[in-house]
Amino acid sequence: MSLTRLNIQAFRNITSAQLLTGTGLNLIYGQNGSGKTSILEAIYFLGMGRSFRSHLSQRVINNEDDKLTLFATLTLPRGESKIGLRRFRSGETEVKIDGDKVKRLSTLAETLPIQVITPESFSLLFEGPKSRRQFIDWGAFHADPEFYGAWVNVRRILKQRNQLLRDGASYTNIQYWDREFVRYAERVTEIRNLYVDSLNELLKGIIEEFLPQVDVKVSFTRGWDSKIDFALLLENQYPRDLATGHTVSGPHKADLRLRVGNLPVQDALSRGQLKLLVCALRIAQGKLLKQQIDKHSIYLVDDLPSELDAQHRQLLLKQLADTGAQVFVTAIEPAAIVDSLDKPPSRIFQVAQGCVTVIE
Ligand SMILES: Nc1ncnc2c1ncn2[C@@H]1O[C@H](COP(=O)(O)OP(=O)(O)OP(=O)(O)O)[C@@H](O)[C@H]1O
Repeated sequence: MSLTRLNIQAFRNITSAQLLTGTGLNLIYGQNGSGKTSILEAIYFLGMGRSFRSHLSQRVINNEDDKLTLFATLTLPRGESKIGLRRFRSGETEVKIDGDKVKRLSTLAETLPIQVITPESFSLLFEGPKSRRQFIDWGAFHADPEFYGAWVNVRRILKQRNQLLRDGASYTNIQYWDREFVRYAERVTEIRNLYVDSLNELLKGIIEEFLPQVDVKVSFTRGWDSKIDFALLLENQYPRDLATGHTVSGPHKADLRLRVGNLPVQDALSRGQLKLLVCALRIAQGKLLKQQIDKHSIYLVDDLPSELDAQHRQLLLKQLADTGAQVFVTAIEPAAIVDSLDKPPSRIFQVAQGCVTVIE
């Protein structure tokens, strides 16, 4: 799958642009503040209905406009597909796939699986478990069609359960919700666990190439002690949950543990090595998606050269090319990318003050 045409209107500093994109590597270069990241962000917005930079979607609408419009033509194995998204300053979003209105944004994500690698990608390893959970759930969502429904139910019941705890409900009242909660929590956990197992198999080879001297171990923790029956645990933990006003253990506390020996990776690796590890994780996800559901991801790599030496830049670009996926890479100087490639990029775009020009 690849994006063949992208139209951007009133997105950040890009008032209007049309990009005829290549199937392989698309290089986007320009000065600081020119609008390179905004192009990646626009593709992400089209696939996810939100930004990877700001949780406030209104901020991406051009300051002079009251709505943004994104439109793309995709080439899929079954033929061409057209995706359109319009976001209004009022907060309303309209999405169309092949002319039909789409209500759920998850339909967009299914159509356009996107992987992002930015200088902020370290957050996957450093921040709390939320971003690592999102990483697992991206894969679980695409790998198993049951995942999304089970996950939505876990969130819904957890919200109700926590409200009951804050209201001081008796365990008898809570137990009614727990039966369903346990069922969906176990399903979500089972899919997540299977997903991390499959990912680990692919990840080993990629990590060996990126970080040959380092023995990184990646494991899944479900959010409660796996030796204890979850229903029983919820019952036993009721007094503690009641005291804190929320459910202390469960799938909402799941995590991905990344270690070198006994140390968390952030204490054992350099910044460049951490960046390579994040890239390895993302590349493994893309490769696994292709294996599992025969779908390519689209890779958005912002400021690829930063913090990587020439040899690792080359290795990363080779690994990205090996995925067979369409890749969008930004850099300030085009040579930083072109010099690290075996063959020229499929397309090169220059961005200056929000205007996009195709160079090759
Ligand atoms: N809503 C908006 N309306 C108009 N301009 C905006 C809006 N939001 C951000 N900008 C501007 O858009 C410009 C493009 O930013 P962007 O982050 O895409 O640049 P970049 O080329 O990736 O820069 P860098 O190399 O520094 O990362 C910035 O100058 C920013 O001030």
